[in-house]
Amino acid sequence: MTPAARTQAAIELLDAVVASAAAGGAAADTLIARYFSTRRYAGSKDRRAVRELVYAAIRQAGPMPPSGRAAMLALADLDPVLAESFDGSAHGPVPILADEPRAEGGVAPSWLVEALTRSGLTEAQQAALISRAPLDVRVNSLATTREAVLAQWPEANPTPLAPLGLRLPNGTPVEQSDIYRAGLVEVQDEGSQLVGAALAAAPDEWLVDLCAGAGGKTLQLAAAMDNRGALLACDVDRARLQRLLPRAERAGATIIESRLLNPGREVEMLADWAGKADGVLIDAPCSGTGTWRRNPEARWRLSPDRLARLQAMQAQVLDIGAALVKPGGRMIYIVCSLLDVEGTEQVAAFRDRHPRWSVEVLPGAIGAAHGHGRRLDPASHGTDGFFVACLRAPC
Ligand SMILES: C[S@@+](CC[C@H](N)C(=O)[O-])C[C@H]1O[C@@H](n2cnc3c(N)ncnc32)[C@H](O)[C@@H]1O
Repeated sequence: MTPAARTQAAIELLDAVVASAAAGGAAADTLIARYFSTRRYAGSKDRRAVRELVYAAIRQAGPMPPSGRAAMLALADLDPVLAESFDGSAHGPVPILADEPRAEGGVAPSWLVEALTRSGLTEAQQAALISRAPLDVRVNSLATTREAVLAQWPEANPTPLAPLGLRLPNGTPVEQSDIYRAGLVEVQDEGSQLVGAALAAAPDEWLVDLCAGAGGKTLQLAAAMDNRGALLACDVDRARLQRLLPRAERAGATIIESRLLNPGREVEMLADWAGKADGVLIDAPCSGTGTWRRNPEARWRLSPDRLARLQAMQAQVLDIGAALVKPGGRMIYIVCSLLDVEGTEQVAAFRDRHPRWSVEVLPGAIGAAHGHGRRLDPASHGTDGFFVACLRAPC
């Protein structure tokens, strides 16, 4: 593909990304994969170059751009070589016209920037939310040690904060490696490893991962429990929960029971666990402001209404989880968001509803103290952004 054809492909893809974000459709990664599945003429260098252009344009546009072309024009304003590729050639975009609309820059739509600022994030911390994320894996301690994997994987380096983390060069095809196939590692951001460890899961405990999804943190808990005890993984999303089982098999995690919950009937479907769990992990559904590095177009998908719906779901899962915890047991509340309305304010509201519960101080290894918990952010810790808090049930 010529440089002009790559630019045109990026414009078409950006149009699809914008339409999909507006309609709540597929993510940019999926759209890019679909686009190239029908364009065999594009080689791996072309795909990589187009992908880079698409993501650079998404990062550059704070609010949702009016079109793919407007997004690419904003990028071309910063890059004269890219601007030259608007050359009107057969497969390229038409030349740039005077006064064509450009995508607006910035970190996010203004209402979100205001919410991030109210949540105590500096401009530098906000800007880092749309930087590029590293590629981290967690070593599966059921199968091996970090040292052993390091010896097999010369490109890997230990992550600075998480004791079982390894950082790999971006683009490393982890899932095609023998190390991954043998269940020695799982892809998991260093921050996710740190907040998952906040439950301090130990062998022979009874633990619940209430919002398990595809089980990223469930597998971490099973490893920390050394496959001893009981671990219940729940979710309301069948497709996500189904992905847990093959992952558990590959990792050799044998203590996991998965349970699909019907929304609205969670309490009755969990009646056999009521008041029995030593600990409950609530990795709540959230806006994902802390993971924009990986899904930068997610900031165009969020609206004040959607944020309000997520907050209601967070309060609901906290109350469902609380009913499972035994007297004196613990509950860890996690969101991959840096908005206080989803983090510390959610914990404060829980305390108002459950005044006999207390907030416990988490160990200093997890980010910085923030409100009722601790917070990790890309600028300060090099991880995805998370808020985590520990709640203790009355005895
Ligand atoms: C942040 S994701 C979980 C990610 C997962 N823990 C991991 O580490 O990969 C939040 C999950 O909460 C689930 N969820 C939403 N409402 C729920 C409910 N009422 N009960 C249980 N799970 C729920 C969503 O389906 C979603 O999979």
